[in-house]
Amino acid sequence: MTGDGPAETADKGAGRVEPVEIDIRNVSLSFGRTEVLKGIDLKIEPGEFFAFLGPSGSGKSTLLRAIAGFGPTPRGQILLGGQDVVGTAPWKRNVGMVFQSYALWPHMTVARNVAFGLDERRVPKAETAKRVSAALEMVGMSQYAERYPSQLSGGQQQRVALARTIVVEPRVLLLDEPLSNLDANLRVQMRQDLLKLQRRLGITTIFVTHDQEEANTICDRIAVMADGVVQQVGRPDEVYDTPANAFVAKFLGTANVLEGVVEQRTDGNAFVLPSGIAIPCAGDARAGAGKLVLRPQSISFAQNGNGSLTGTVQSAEFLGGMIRYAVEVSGQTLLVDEVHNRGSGRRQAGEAVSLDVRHQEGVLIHD
Ligand SMILES: Nc1ncnc2c1ncn2[C@@H]1O[C@H](COP(=O)(O)OP(=O)(O)OP(=O)(O)O)[C@@H](O)[C@H]1O
Repeated sequence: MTGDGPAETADKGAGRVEPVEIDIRNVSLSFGRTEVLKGIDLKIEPGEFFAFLGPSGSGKSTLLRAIAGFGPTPRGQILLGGQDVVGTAPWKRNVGMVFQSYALWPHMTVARNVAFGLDERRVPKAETAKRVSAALEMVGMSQYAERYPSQLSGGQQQRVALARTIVVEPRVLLLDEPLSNLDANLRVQMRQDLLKLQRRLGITTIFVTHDQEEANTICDRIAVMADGVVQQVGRPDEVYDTPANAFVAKFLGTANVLEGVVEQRTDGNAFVLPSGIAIPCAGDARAGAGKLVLRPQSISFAQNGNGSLTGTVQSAEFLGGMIRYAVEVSGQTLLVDEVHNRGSGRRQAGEAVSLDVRHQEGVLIHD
């Protein structure tokens, strides 16, 4: 750990701001002829820690930058606290943005870097000193105030970048992959520190990431994006448990997406695989072609060979606490997780197996 983490003590200036709502209405944006944001509608609640989650090129950064006022002017409306900021210059929006690259001034000390925005706003010296010291305390960097950026680790530099952003008390905090330059252990530590800081400031925050674990662990809600379109919005567990489509199911964790047909039967609905094997399915499923999403942990090996599916082990992957098997079931490959116990043997490729499906955990989708 390279810093002391955000302080838990009383505020001395870089305090809570009145949280505002971010309301994105039908926002579209093109680079030349390529439309990279396609009619985005999103409402982010005051004080919420929200993530834009999606693969590279899905439009996350472009949307974040549009909120900050960078890049081409989008079509649609972006309301911050009820006020449409589209067309307003970035420096008049009062939003704070932290980038993947910390972009600190190399010739200035940490304290001068943090004071920079206040100097620009001609804040009196005594107040600047008080606010800089409060901001550095919040990110656990007080003792590094007189160092230069080159004398700090990546994690420490990122804390300074955060202090520099929050010191001007922005209305919203926009974080563009702020942890991606840090090593794995530090990322895990920093995300908890970031969460504490966000809660303490109470500031509406958007966090852009392609890392689902990062979004799931710290954000209240996530918007999963692909191809410039919001695919689904919800709490991380909600989106994981009830993905709206196959893309979301596969992007959040590992998923089996089976092709088949939903049939309405007298004893309830069934999802029928091409082989004719039927898996009961919950809910008011629409009849016709569909897909069934099953997580690998919703399938298990039947002990006495009388499970609802039979198949053949293709391969096994050791994941530490789990072994993930690929099992061929009537022409489709199913991933099945089994808890790994020390000393327990491993199923071999070619072995015939019988599977139980916790079908109530399956989710039917029609895309
Ligand atoms: N200045 C630009 N000029 C032209 N195309 C651009 C520009 N900036 C981004 N794009 C394109 O817009 C699309 C969305 O890019 P964006 O950076 O928003 O994606 P992202 O989801 O944030 O991806 P990443 O995680 O890689 O940053 C991509 O296809 C990208 O190539």
